[in-house]
Amino acid sequence: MDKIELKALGKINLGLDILGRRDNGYHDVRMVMQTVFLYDRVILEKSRKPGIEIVTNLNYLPANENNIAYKAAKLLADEFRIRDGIRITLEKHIPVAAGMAGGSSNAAAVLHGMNRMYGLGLSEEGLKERGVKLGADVPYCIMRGTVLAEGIGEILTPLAPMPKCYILIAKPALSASTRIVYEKFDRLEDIRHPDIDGILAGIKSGNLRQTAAGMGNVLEQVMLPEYPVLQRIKEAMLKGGALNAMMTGSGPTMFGIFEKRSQAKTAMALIKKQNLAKQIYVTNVHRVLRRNL
Ligand SMILES: C[C@](O)(CO)[C@H](O)COP(=O)(O)OP(=O)(O)OC[C@H]1O[C@@H](n2ccc(N)nc2=O)[C@H](O)[C@@H]1O
Ligand SMILES: Nc1ncnc2c1ncn2[C@@H]1O[C@H](COP(=O)(O)OP(=O)(O)OP(=O)(O)O)[C@@H](O)[C@H]1O
Repeated sequence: MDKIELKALGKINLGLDILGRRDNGYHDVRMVMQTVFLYDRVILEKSRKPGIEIVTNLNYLPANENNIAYKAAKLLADEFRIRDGIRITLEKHIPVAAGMAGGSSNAAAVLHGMNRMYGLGLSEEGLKERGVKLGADVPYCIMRGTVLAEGIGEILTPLAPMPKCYILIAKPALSASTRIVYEKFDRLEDIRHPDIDGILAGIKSGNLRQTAAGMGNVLEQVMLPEYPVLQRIKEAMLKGGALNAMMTGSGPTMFGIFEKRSQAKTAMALIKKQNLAKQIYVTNVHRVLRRNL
């Protein structure tokens, strides 16, 4: 096999709670993660040109060793002494620096793809062990679906698939550094913690309304007071009929959960009318049906 094409799916956090801070600056988290059908296309191909080459449609992304897709390929090429030239094409659609794990999902796709293209025989566990060296969200992006993530995000428990629904994704014209958002969180007082167990109960019973009612992200307490546009997007989503609306990850992307596509479209029109978002999409959850849960 000389060429392989993969879909690198983005994620939303249905829940994000922070339990504590480690000495190395990383935080212990408790998160409910969900992949959505908004994805980057990742193409891996063997090339005559030596080394790892990155080609991307976004001129502001690094096309060198700083790209996380490059780092993923290098990690496996070094370990398995792969000497071929490799070209990685990233057709980006997931908003960048947005809390949707765009980079992490690209890295996960490269690990999966190299494993297949070179017959490395790595198990999902083996891929995750390598993935966490690249970023805390990478093991989850390897696993995908509806998952409880603990530790720094790498201790993963698969959950029943989230009930079918429509997701409206809206990213305003600002970007957030994950590291800085976590640092600002450390300086907050009087933190209100979300009800992660409520989300888990909703997912277990296949109840969309209960799942949505439990949604909460502790990092909103950093971002919402700083950027009023986020609260305005949330209000527009709720007005359009969202069961709930929230920021994903470290932001600034907001998402809403809807029972009907028409409601998601109504909310999208409200957000567009007020010019609140730079990127906006209606999508679905990506359901991974796992046996024996
Ligand atoms: C915000 C989330 O996207 C929620 O899913 C993740 O927690 C972030 O995952 P990520 O972007 O893959 O994170 P990394 O690339 O490993 O780390 C970026 C920065 O985020 C902070 N970070 C990340 C994960 C974590 N559990 N605690 C942290 O404090 C650290 O300051 C780190 O330097
Ligand atoms: N393949 C890539 N795709 C997107 N960003 C990349 C990539 N490689 C490196 N980066 C850099 O990483 C930074 C974070 O991008 P990314 O889109 O992964 O953030 P994110 O959605 O906040 O991720 P997370 O939810 O995991 O925190 C960007 O500033 C970007 O320059």
